[in-house]
Amino acid sequence: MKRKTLSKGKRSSAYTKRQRKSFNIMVKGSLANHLTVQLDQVSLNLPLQSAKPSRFQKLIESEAHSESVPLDFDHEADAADEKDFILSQDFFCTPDYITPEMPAMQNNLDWDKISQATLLGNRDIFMNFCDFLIACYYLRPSSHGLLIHFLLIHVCIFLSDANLATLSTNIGHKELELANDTFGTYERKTEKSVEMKKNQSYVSQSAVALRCRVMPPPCLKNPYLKDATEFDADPFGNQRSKCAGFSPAGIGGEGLSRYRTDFHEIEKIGNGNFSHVFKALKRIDGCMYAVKHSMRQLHQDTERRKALMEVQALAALGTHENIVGYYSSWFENEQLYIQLELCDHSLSMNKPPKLSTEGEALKAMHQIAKALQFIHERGIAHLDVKPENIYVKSGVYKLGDFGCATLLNKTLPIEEGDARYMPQEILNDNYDHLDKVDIFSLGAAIYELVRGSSLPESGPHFLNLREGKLPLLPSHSLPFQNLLKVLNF
Ligand SMILES: Nc1ncnc2c1ncn2[C@@H]1O[C@H](COP(=O)(O)OP(=O)(O)OP(=O)(O)O)[C@@H](O)[C@H]1O
Ligand SMILES: [Mg+2]
Repeated sequence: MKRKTLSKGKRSSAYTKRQRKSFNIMVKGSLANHLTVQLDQVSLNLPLQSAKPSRFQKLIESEAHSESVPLDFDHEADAADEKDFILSQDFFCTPDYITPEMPAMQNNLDWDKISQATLLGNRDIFMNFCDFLIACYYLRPSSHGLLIHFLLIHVCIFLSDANLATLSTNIGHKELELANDTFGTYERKTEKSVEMKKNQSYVSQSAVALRCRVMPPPCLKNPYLKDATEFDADPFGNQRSKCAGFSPAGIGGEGLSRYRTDFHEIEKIGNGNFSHVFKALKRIDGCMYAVKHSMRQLHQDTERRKALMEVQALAALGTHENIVGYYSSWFENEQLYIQLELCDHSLSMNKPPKLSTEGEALKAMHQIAKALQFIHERGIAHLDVKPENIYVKSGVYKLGDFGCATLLNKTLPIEEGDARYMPQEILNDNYDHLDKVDIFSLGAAIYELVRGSSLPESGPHFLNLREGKLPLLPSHSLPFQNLLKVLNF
């Protein structure tokens, strides 16, 4: 069903007679009576394409005659309406048996101004009207509740995206937030290009975003924190999983995108097995970041939780000069986005520069060893130390890609990294000394980088390395070679 957008001054479309009648039948009680009187004057911006009563209208009418009139839904129309309405519970993510604390009612509404505002599109007064509706919603006697829901859904249609951002903030926390319009013309262009598609849905992506803002996602326990608080005993889990889980499907994609809103993408800087990584300018602070997002959509809760382990490990660790900085993460379009410190490059074997001098190799080894000491002290093992995961920024070496990070005490699942850098014991499923695994991997990575040729994935050379039998490196000092041998125990 298409949504008509009327320009300012042309919002005078009124209800059909049938719609007015349903409202009059519907409204009961003093608050509602007051509203009825006003609704006779107020013309909301209802879509008028279909004279046929919608499922929602039928529902309202049936509510008015609830004792006697059975619901007689037209199944064809129902199917068409299915996507048109988000009914109360789903929309507000609030189970009926929970009565939220009633917000302070705003008594200073001037109804004449409201009707004028609705007709003429006066945003401020209209927003006050919305506040009033929200307050009514919280009162929630059932018939009023339905009325208010109905009105709120139309409020969503009435408002532009920018208004919705403000409205949703009003509903949730009554706090100020930058509206979408502050974000430059670039977004406007992209949003315009998807406007047509968005309009095909009666409940827009914005409405879904609004819905998810009303009830925030659950707080997850961070397993990498020693004294993690048990936040995830979530009494609203069932409701939230439907509408405001930590992966709200439908947000993002071609609709609202936190990535597009907050960042201006510069270029792609890398591909992993699971992720694309982009260099992106953060609009609000003007700094460059690496934004990594999963290649495919993570539909299952289990795969989302697994992907989240990387950010949970990074967040639990905090900052260290030799660990790639972590800033933020979020789900969008069922993909996990991670905002990271932007590094100059990684020590990938496939591209220069490698570690050209012994001094540089010692520096890299020392700095990554400091990173490993830091994470091991916090009970975490990296399990994927290799050249590709050692980054360089302004001459400083940093350990990155915590996708395999686990706990030293083996209380989390263990997924070993690249076999070329794994010691024999882990290949034999012996996970008793995961910290030593990281040290072995560091030695193997540095050895590979100074030698300048890739490590074998199997064969005699592979086995020799695991027994500490390193072929001589003629251009390097004996102490340095002995150090590498020690790392490869
Ligand atoms: N913080 C960063 N700064 C600069 N480039 C980065 C950064 N993070 C990742 N990259 C680039 O993106 C590539 C892929 O990143 P990453 O290894 O984290 O992806 P992945 O899919 O999680 O990992 P993998 O395939 O190694 O399991 C890296 O090899 C690197 O070139
Ligand atoms: Mg990697």
